[in-house]
Amino acid sequence: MKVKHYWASILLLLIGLLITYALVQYSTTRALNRANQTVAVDIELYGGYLTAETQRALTLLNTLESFFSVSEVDHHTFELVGADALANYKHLQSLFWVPKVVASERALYEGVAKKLYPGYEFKTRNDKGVLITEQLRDYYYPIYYQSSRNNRAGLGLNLADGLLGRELDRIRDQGPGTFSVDIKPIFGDPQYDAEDAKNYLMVMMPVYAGAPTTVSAYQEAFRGFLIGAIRIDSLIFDYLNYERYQQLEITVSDITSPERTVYIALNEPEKGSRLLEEYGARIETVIAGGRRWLIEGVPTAKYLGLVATGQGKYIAFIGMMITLALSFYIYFLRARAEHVEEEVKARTRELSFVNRKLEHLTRTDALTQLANRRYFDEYLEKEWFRGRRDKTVLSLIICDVDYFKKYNDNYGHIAGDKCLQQIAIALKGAFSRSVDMVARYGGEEFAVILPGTVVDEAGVIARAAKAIAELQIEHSQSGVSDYVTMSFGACVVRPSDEVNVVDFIKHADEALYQAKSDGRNCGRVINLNSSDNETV
Ligand SMILES: Nc1nc2c(ncn2[C@@H]2O[C@H](COP(=O)(O)OP(=O)(O)OP(=O)(O)O)[C@@H](O)[C@H]2O)c(=O)[nH]1
Repeated sequence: MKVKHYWASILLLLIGLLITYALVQYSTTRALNRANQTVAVDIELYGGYLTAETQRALTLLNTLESFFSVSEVDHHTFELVGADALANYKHLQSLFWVPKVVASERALYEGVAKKLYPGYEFKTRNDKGVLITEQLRDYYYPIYYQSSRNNRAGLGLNLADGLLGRELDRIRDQGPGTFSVDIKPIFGDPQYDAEDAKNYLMVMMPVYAGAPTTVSAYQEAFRGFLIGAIRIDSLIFDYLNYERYQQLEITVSDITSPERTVYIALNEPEKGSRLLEEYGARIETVIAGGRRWLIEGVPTAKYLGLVATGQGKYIAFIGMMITLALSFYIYFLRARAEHVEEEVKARTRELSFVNRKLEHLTRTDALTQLANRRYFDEYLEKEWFRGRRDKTVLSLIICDVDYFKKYNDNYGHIAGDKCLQQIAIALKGAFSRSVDMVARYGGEEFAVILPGTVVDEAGVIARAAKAIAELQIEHSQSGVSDYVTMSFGACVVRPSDEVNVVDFIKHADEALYQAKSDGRNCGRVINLNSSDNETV
């Protein structure tokens, strides 16, 4: 794996992770907002439930009130009706019958009740809250009958005293259909029954005989109060039995009276749950009977888990998968491109090598490995123009093996080839400057281009002849030596507009012809710039 394959994939991976993170954040924020709304909706629904449930209690008491307005309220009937009401409405803790008893009737009422409840008498509460015998009063509102789930301690208690007595008088004087709802402990003895000490929703309803229409008629027809004690805890907690509500801290308070908030109930989630105040919601609801309740809900982290859709997790998972898949895909694409690139480079190298080889072949004479005639022509032209531009001298030597026909005839053509190869090596050695070019001019003829050199017989040509002589290639048929020799014809020129390259070659040829004519194994030079006699 090459590092350069990585960068695009890593970049994509980072961008992908960044986008996934942003989407998860967005989705989480949305989910939390939704959770906040869900808390609000749950609290709203809860308020609706409390209103409906208290309305049921009110309806029940209304029905009883209608019943007792047409029937005598005796002990037996009350017991039957009360038992039925308790069975039908589970939040009803007690049902009381409270008649109005004037002072003169007290003994009569107490006497009748004593037969049912031994020790019955009208009572009141002393400073310490203990029930004691009631003193003489103008009238009493005693608890006369009571149907209850388990507490009976309030029997005989006179409710006509104090604020409660005034409230009862008030609703009595308002006629049928009125009622009062308050939050109080049951009228029993708290020391007798702990249940009595709790707050109850007290619904107090006056009962009249018939349907009176004036205040005096109300007082005339008044039979007593029907009082229902509704269990607030059962009302409140019954509904909260769902998993989700158990993860809400719900506080219910009665705020009907601006100066007195009554904390009714607190639903606490299991211990150790973290409460998230920021997602809390609160509503005010008006329950039956006109009481205003404030309901506040604060969810736990678990609650948010229950209402969350888990969308964030899916987004994170899918985002990671897409990012990884794309990163790998890009990585493989890049790795493949890299591979193809390498392949192309290798092929290009191969091709340029072959091209160089081809070029070498097209410029090289196969037998001697010297430059061939074609390349010689190209190079000479180039050097000609360079010489003309730079005003430098240029020399050309054309040399030819002496009596080579005879050599061939005597030693054979293969030996002739070998001889030419040895001569090529010797000439290359004699003219080894990088700018010098030794070429095979044709057949047994060679040519040497010498830029910047003034060729002379005694110097340059003698050096070349010496190199050939040193080869000591036997040539018994030569007319000038026992060994192979060469004749040299050279031309020296300073290229200019007055002379051309063709004439330059022609002059070198003429010089060679001259050398041949002069007996071979020698060299002749035609210097077209006779003033030049040294290397330039
Ligand atoms: N072995 C061999 N011989 C070649 C080659 N090219 C040319 N020759 C021979 O070179 C000989 C040239 O002979 P001529 O042109 O008559 O000249 P010469 O015999 O060298 O006589 P002078 O040049 O007058 O000294 C011919 O016999 C060609 O066949 C080659 O590549 N190999």
